[in-house]
Amino acid sequence: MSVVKEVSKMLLTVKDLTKKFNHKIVVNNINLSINQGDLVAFLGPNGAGKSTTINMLTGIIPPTTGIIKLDGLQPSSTQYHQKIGVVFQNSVLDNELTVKENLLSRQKMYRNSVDKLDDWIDKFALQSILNQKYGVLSGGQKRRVDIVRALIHDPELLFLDEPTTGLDIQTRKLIWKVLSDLRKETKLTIVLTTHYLEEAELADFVYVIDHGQVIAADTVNNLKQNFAQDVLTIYPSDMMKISQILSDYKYQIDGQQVAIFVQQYQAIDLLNKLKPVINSFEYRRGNMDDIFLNLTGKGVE
Ligand SMILES: Nc1ncnc2c1ncn2[C@@H]1O[C@H](COP(=O)(O)OP(=O)(O)OP(=O)(O)O)[C@@H](O)[C@H]1O
Repeated sequence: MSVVKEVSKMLLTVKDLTKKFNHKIVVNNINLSINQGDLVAFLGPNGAGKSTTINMLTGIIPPTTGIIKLDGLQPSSTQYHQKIGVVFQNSVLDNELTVKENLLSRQKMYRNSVDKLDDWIDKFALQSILNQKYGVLSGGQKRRVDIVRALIHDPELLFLDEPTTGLDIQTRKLIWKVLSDLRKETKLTIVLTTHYLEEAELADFVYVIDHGQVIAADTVNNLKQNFAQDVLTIYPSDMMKISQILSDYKYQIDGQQVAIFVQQYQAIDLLNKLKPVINSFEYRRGNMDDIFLNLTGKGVE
């Protein structure tokens, strides 16, 4: 029996997107193709142009040039806005209203919205703060309310602009657990900007952005393979014998240590061969930081 692989639908396409502020190019000719159901990360340092890109994709600011299409719709149309939810870096809720009042007033804006509010309140653990004014909440509490606000009309595509910056690890975990459950239950597509490498690692596809340009666009695995190799570092006791054993491997000698670019499982076999001629070793998996460093010569932060 042949297995038919489900082909993902293209949800959002962006062609030659550029934004200039007073002649300064902040987003420079960006192209994006985002499939339905994917989690896509924009990874880049401060000022790379991530928020400006999100602001254009959410229709908050117009592009200088370029085309944005979501299921054939443009950001100027009402239907486009029905299909998206946005969590901004800075909250847009009313500090003087309670959590409940804020969420109910948001819900009223969408006449056709499916009533899942109680479910969201439950999932994001908002029950105990429903009657508190939004303005007095902690950063983590506010963020959970912001996400529920963005989900209230059951969007197809959720934009998260640095959703967990400054939040504690428990809140980050809760948010990602709920969002990942949601992705499994529905075909929710998520586009997120982040500085956190471990968040970018959750993504199906990553756009690495620097100086307003996409400098790499690939899956996490491919990016790692190309720009963040796993490294076995050995400290040899007999350097002469090392080069014979390593004849089939890619390696670099740096003083008394040798860095060998080898994947985890091959490393086990190799270490067995090297055992008699080394004093010690370290093994380090390639990570998103290496990717950024190799692509730009600098770290993400
Ligand atoms: N309204 C504006 N007018 C002029 N310059 C702007 C405006 N908005 C953003 N910029 C500039 O555009 C550049 C990109 O900013 P943007 O906020 O998009 O970057 P970012 O990648 O989201 O950074 P961060 O991670 O710090 O949020 C910065 O140099 C910023 O100063």
